[in-house]
Amino acid sequence: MSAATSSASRTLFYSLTLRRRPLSSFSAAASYFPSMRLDPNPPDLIGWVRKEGGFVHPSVNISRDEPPHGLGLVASQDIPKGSDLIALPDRLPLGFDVDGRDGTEANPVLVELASKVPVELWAMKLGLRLLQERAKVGSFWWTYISNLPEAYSVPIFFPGEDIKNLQYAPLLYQVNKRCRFLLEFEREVGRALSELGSRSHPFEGKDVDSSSLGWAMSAVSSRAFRLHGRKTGDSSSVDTPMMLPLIDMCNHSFSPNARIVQERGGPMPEMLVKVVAEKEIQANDPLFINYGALSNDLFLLDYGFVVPSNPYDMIELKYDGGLLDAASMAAGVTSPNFSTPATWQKEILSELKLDGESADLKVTIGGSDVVEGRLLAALRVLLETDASKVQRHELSILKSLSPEAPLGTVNELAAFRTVIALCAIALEHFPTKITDDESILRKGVPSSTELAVTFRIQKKSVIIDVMRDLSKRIKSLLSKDDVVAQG
Ligand SMILES: C[S@@+](CC[C@H](N)C(=O)[O-])C[C@H]1O[C@@H](n2cnc3c(N)ncnc32)[C@H](O)[C@@H]1O
Repeated sequence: MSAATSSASRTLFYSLTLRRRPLSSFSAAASYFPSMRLDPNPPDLIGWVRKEGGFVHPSVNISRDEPPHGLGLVASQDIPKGSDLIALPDRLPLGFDVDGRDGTEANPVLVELASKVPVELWAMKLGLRLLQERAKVGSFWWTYISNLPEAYSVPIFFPGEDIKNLQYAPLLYQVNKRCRFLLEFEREVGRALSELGSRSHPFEGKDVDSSSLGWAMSAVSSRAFRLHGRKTGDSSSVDTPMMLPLIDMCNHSFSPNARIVQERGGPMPEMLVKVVAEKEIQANDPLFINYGALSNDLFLLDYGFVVPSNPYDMIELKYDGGLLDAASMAAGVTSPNFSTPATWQKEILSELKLDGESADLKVTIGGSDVVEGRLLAALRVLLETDASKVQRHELSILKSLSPEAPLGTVNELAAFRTVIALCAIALEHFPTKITDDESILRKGVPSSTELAVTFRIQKKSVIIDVMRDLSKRIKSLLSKDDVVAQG
């Protein structure tokens, strides 16, 4: 097991801000003002939604909130639970497959470029469509697009120093991957545009560079929602990411007062996307929806913010027998054999995909599981010498953290103490302590540094919370009479 932070210092940092900024580029996170829009005086978005056949509750307004949330929606009067707050008919959401309002086919160059976007970077695909509409004079969606933020606080726009300031290798890897992709895709787009021939320019002759591609990808990753049931050409239906004008002004909370629903049928044969009040909403309450059970890695990468005390945040570690031995010995476990498992133990490790050809050595701590089931099962199994005792249990039981210790209290105590020692090692791999980070924040730093430092404080807090949780479990196990007997 090696702490995931260890390779941070060896990473080659890519950052879109390191590049010369061509004319068409967009502001980076270092100078990020969440309320600044593409058009400094954008047209009335609520009025446009109503004019185009959508519904906006008379007590819902756009609030010009200050950072960190940017703009949001707010209730001007009490709104009863169950009320429709916003409803968008089929024609208002912007998706990749939605062709122009004039019924034209999708631009073939755009389709070709979209086919080169890796599946996991799906936001870039819809981003191409957004850039197309952004470039189009008289676009149907112009009111919507001009109301979009002009910059995003996602780490691809951080200065290199703040990418490094994240101190967490799995995130650094993702940021680098996205930056590298955008730099390569800029060349791909350039090639496609230089070989247009008789085909029409998808961006109306305008230049597109890595920074405008990054703007579009971030606009989509931070604002698109997956809608189900949209019909494809062969009339089957798939989940499709769509940009939902006005609905995407709702900020996130894990205790939301509103939610998105989709409706079809009745007098409304077309698909309707709605936001409905999930609770009674009081006057001046902001409207919040839940973006999902996401870790802070995803909140930061896709949305450009970090949720403090996020119950879904986790730390990724690499399973490594040698380090587990060291952690276990540091925890006072005598002769652990994580690096030299017996044949029967290796078989179980293979089943857990922690050994063998199809091994996936990434394991997590934190989140609702506290310790990933595969890691917990591996520890329990490798700390037990009696194969028959282990084989009495289903793997699902060995993977689950419950008050019952499946292989006995002594085994459970050794497993928990090993995880706590691992946590201590993972904490040591961070170059700074939480107290150092807090004093950096107190000094007042640029917004990208603040985000990076807040992110790493939260990661360290996840580790500390796991240590606390397991210490409590150890206390509770020790308080049981049978430990004395076994001990
Ligand atoms: C779907 S948009 C919501 C509208 C956005 N605030 C705006 O100004 O247009 C998502 C973005 O809002 C901000 N945001 C949403 N919820 C937030 C939260 N709980 N904390 C901080 N920022 C939040 C982030 O910038 C995020 O990328």
